[in-house]
Order: sequence, then structure tokens, then C-alpha cells
Amino acid sequence: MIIEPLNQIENTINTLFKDTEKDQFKIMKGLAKSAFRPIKPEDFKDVYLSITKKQGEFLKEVIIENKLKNIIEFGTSFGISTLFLAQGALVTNGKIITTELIASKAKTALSNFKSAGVNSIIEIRIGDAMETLKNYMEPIDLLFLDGWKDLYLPLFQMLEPNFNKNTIIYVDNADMKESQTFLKVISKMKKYESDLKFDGKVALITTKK
Ligand SMILES: C[S@@+](CC[C@H](N)C(=O)[O-])C[C@H]1O[C@@H](n2cnc3c(N)ncnc32)[C@H](O)[C@@H]1O
Repeated sequence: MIIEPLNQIENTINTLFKDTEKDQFKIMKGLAKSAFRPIKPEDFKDVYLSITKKQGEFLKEVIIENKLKNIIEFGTSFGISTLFLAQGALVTNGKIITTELIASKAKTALSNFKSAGVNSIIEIRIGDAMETLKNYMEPIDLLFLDGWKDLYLPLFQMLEPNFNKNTIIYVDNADMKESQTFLKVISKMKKYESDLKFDGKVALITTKK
């Protein structure tokens, strides 16, 4: 029954990945803007900065295998990773809240969710994740961290009351300096353990059983 929607998502994902081929040049332009000041998200307002297809497939499998339903994503960009999350959520009957700072990116992401036919299971919140998720009260089964890395720790701490013993926190760009600082803090907390994937580019944090 869900084969048709899965195909529609797959088609949208493939179209978007084709478009990411222009990212390299746009990243260089973004980096040039930030040569004499700290990088800002706006410097990359036209850039996908997406996870890879393999990572997306893995993310989908994690959701399905662990029957994860309540999914929160930090860092939507144009929605490639959200569409992989949606592939998993369609199987588990789950839903996604995703949040993006830059309104133009969020607008395009919403249009991509509509093209993929999954906008009914995705809520997109526009603004700083620390604000858009501040009053979030429901349980979280999967927290996908892929926004600016300096917010990984404050966001984790803000949302931690919503975790349960089976919550998975998926940390993208785990090998970046600020993510490492975050992971070091987590490693000192007895409650959690983390497992590195994709040559250390991804970390999965879970509660010790
Ligand atoms: C690496 S990209 C996300 C890529 C996306 N997850 C994917 O794989 O397709 C990071 C995104 O986080 C957004 N971002 C940065 N700081 C943010 C914040 N404070 N709140 C919400 N989004 C933020 C950026 O604008 C950017 O689009």
C-alpha cells in the first residue's frame, strides 16, 4: 500500500540530489563571504549541505528497525534528509517536526515535501531551533541533529526531558570540532553511550541498557 508514496519520495530525492551537484561552487562562494568574520547560516542560503544518499538510507533503516514514530530534525535546509526521515515514518506511522532558520530554505523545503506527497506527516517550523522547539512537550523517539553544531549541546539539553529509554540521537558531522566538543560532554554522562558510523562522520547516541 505504501509502495506508491515511497516511489514518489524516491523521485523527489533523486531530483534534489541532482541539484546538489551545484553545491560545491556555492559552498566556495559562501566560504569566501565568511573569510573575515564567522560563518553565518545566510552565507549558505542557496546550498543544500545535505547528508549523503547512503546516510539517508541508513537513517530510514534506523527508523524502521527501531519503530521510531516521533521524529525531530534540527536543520531542514531544502529537505533532503527530511524526505529520508519521511520514508521511515511512512512505515512506522510516525510524524516529523523539522526546523530551519532561513525562511526561503524552509519555503522550498515545504514545496519539496508537497512534490514528494509527504507534507501531511511533516511540520516545518521556521526560525531558530532553540525558539521553535522551546515549548515542545511530546516524547521524542529520534532527534536528528544537522544544524549549526554549536547548538547541538543546548538543544540536546533543552529536549532531554522528552527523551525515553529508547530515544536515538543521530548526530551528523560528528567529526567536526564543535560536534566533538558536544560528544565529549555526552561521553562524560553515565547515562548515554555513542556509536560512530560512516568513518566517524555520524554518531548515534542511545541510553545505556
Ligand atoms: C547541514 S544543513 C542541513 C541539511 C539537511 N539536514 C539535509 O541533509 O538535507 C544545516 C541547516 O541548518 C540551518 N540552521 C542553522 N542554524 C539553525 C538554527 N539555529 N535553527 C534552525 N536551523 C538552523 C541552516 O540554515 C542549514 O540550512
